[in-house]
Amino acid sequence: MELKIGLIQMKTVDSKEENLMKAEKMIKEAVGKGANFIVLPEMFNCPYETSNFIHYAEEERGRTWGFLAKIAKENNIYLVGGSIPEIEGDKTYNTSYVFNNTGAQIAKHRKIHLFDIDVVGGQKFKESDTLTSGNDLAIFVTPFGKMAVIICYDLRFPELSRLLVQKGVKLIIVPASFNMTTGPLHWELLFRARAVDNQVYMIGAAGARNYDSSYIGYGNSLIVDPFGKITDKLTEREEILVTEIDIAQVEAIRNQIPVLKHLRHDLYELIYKK
Ligand SMILES: NC(=O)CCC(=O)C(=O)O
Repeated sequence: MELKIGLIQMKTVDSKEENLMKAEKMIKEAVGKGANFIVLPEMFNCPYETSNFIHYAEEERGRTWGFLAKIAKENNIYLVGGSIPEIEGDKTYNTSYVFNNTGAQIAKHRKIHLFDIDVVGGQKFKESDTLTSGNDLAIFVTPFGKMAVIICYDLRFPELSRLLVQKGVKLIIVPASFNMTTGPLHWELLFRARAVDNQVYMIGAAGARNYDSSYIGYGNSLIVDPFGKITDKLTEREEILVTEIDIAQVEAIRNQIPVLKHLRHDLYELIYKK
């Protein structure tokens, strides 16, 4: 089966129901263009603001989870549900759920690295004010190949992507929301670096830029191939991207430049401690 990815670069507003309706409309548009694997952005049902997370948070199998499962089944698609605030007990997480085309959940990622930054004269944000970090890898198998999800700031940690690749992942999906301080300088650089380091496809699904929001997202959803080339990219506006991906390119590039075989495990090692 061919992998036809659809990225949904949507604008998030201060109404969960409106966000779900918008997501559904844009997903249907992507399905109409042949997408069979769709990715939503980080915090797609909730404006990206620390004080919102607790109010929008849901337990697993809640309103948004059910909505995503139903859409995946009805449209016969694989669906990476961006991320949403998830509550369990007294803790809230930034969580991505992944569904297969029967609507069954096949993976779940709780953002491992919380986005706490304070750039002089630029972006400040402190997810840890209201969120707790996750501790697990989210690897899943599809008819298209082995994939994984990480969330936004997780992209900055090369060890995490390398760990996923050591476990056989060929495509890393990143629901994200970079900002106007770091986005212009780091967004493409980080995606291309992870792709080249690991010879994997890197998929970034961002929210559309919203100048009315307290956190102004960078947009620019993109696809980077295992050679490090940006093959597809959106602007900052609300739009979708649908494109075919040839996952066999991963092996082709690895055979031509076999860096992963040239690792000196006798000198250094990356260890997963779980
Ligand atoms: N939502 C996030 O994790 C933002 C990450 C980001 O903008 C960065 O520069 O890193």
